[in-house]
Amino acid sequence: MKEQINENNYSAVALGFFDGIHQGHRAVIEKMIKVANEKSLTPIVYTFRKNPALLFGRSVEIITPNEERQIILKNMGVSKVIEDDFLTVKDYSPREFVEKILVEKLNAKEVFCGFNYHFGKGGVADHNTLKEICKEFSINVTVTDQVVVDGDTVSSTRIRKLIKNGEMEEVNKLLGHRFGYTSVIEQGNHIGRLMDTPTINQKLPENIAIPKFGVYTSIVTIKGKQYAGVTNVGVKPTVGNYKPLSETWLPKYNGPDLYGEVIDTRLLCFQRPEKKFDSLAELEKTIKNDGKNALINIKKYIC
Ligand SMILES: Cc1cc2nc3c(=O)[nH]c(=O)nc-3n(C[C@H](O)[C@H](O)[C@H](O)COP(=O)(O)O)c2cc1C
Ligand SMILES: Nc1ncnc2c1ncn2[C@@H]1O[C@H](COP(=O)(O)OP(=O)(O)O)[C@@H](O)[C@H]1O
Repeated sequence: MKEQINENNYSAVALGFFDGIHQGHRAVIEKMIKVANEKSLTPIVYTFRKNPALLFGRSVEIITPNEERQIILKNMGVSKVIEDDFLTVKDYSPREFVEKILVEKLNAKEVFCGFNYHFGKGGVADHNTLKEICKEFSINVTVTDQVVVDGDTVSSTRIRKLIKNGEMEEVNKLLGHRFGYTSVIEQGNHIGRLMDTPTINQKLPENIAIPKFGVYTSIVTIKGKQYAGVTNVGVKPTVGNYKPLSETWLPKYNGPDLYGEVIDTRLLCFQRPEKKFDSLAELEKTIKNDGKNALINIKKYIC
């Protein structure tokens, strides 16, 4: 039986992997939502669970884990985010993709993609072919031009490089929202509280693009409340070798322990590289100073 996801209504569909939901992605998706609202169509994003590039032997780190991608898209006004398995469409010809996915599965009337969208087996077809085939099914295709910021096209690849360089202000500018992660607070070695700087330990999401190791001014949301934070992303060489993790001290928090809470950490700007200290006393002094700097920096980001 054919799968039909949107049988009671026609849809407007944005096509792409949309890692990061950066400004370029937003331009495509916002157009889609506007037209969907004007024409009473269901606004749908059709995407994949895993980045198709992975199947072509490239290791691609993630900017936005799927759960966060879902939340951002829903908040933008998308009704359905379809995360298909790329393997199901990988070998479709361009015509099969249009027929099986856009027509039969999604009941599309309006389709939206970016200037560099490719589809069909081996990525043979571009937006011109998409327009031609869709025309036969009375589907209108809108192609969005590249969005340029600071002289270059905004792309997930550019943003991943900036994350690796710790250039968080530029990352957040190109994203149009703040880079970060939501995860549960885990137990560490309990050294933090001995130094009077207890730290929230969070695993980084699997496969995420890991920011340059070092200290960042951050905003942390715990049970709906925001706190100024100072976050070290790295392997804390002073106390031992670990998998990269995120550790945040909240200089203004002195409530109960937060182990087990799921919290959200957003990185705002880079303060200094991570380093190995000769003593815990030196580390403590530096972390306290990092906290002071973070409280000064944060004034730029909150009104
Ligand atoms: C703001 C901040 C800066 C940090 N900078 C470093 C650093 O430069 N080098 C390092 O080895 N560890 C650094 N750390 C990690 C500390 O080593 C770690 O928080 C401490 O060992 C306590 O960890 P635990 O209580 O989770 O075991 C930093 C932590 C924070 C919160
Ligand atoms: N101001 C604060 N900033 C960060 N965590 C705090 C703060 N006050 C209390 N905590 C709590 O202390 C815990 C961290 O203490 P710490 O000694 O660093 O232990 P761990 O090694 O398990 O991270 C955090 O999980 C959190 O629940």
